[in-house]
Amino acid sequence: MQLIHTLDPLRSAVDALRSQGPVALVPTMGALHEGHLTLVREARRRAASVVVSIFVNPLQFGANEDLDAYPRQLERDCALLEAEGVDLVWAPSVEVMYPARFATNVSVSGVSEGLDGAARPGHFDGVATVVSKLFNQVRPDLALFGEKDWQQLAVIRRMARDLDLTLPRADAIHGVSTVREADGLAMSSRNAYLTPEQRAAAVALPQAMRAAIVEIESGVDVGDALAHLARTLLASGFLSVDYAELCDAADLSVLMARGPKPMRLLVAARIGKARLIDNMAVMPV
Ligand SMILES: Nc1ncnc2c1ncn2[C@@H]1O[C@H](COP(=O)(O)OP(=O)(O)OP(=O)(O)O)[C@@H](O)[C@H]1O
Ligand SMILES: CC(C)(CO)[C@@H](O)C(=O)[O-]
Ligand code: BAL
Repeated sequence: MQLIHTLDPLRSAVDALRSQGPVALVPTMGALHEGHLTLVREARRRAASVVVSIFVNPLQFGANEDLDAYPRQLERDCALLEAEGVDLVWAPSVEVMYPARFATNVSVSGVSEGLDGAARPGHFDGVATVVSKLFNQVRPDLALFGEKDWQQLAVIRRMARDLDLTLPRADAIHGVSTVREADGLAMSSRNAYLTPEQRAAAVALPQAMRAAIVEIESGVDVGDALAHLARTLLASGFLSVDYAELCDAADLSVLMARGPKPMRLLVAARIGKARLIDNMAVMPV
């Protein structure tokens, strides 16, 4: 496995991989867990070579967010990726990704505006900018992202279509189902911020979401079900609920009632030092 930090060696190494068949890219911010490794395994099934990027992207963190605290453990991450048969790890520095006088911003309107877009102003511009750079740097045949970040996946799909990013395959932007801990909590690098007590309390998030989905699917008023969900989280040790919304699964517009199209329940809530997000499918009427 090659570990590469600068652009020219990256381009030669990826050209060599490309000559052996399709190349898959798995973009990450490191601090890898089973969720990331599941993306890597899926990438190996779908392509001849796998490139994993590890870059904690300052552009997608707000001024008061956890950029400095975000876990960085490149050596451990590389050992995990080597064991998974990854071909190349692309780990640029901030200076390589954003050289002096960098001045371009990729902004996707509509799908990026509500939910995390509203709670984290500028976040999805940062994600869209770095992901478009990663696509241009690696020029993969396909790229894999987790459904845990459902809105991010929708933003990246929109961006790839709108900018004619030349990812050649039909499955070019491939979403992978959320990988969960045994008790149902979605795996996330930020779970590491939780104390054992907070970690135990955090299971209320997927549990309360499932309960809300049962209510919505059995005809309870959506507003009432979401208010019940928020009250349950606050009573279980969560400090605040940034949002809890029933949305159209594709364009993420907020829904007041269950409808005939695929829907998603999306929640972001704070516990201890962590802000956790999760989303689940809701059966159409
Ligand atoms: N539990 C999970 N299941 C499936 N995919 C996941 C999971 N967690 C993260 N991913 C995906 O891995 C990729 C890299 O995510 P990232 O490095 O931000 O990890 P993370 O655990 O989501 O971290 P964070 O705590 O910042 O949310 C993204 O496409 C993300 O959706
Ligand atoms: C896609 C991504 C790697 C861009 O920095 C990040 O948002 C993430 O890890 O989900
Ligand atoms: N997994 C999404 C990256 C972020 O929260 O910044």
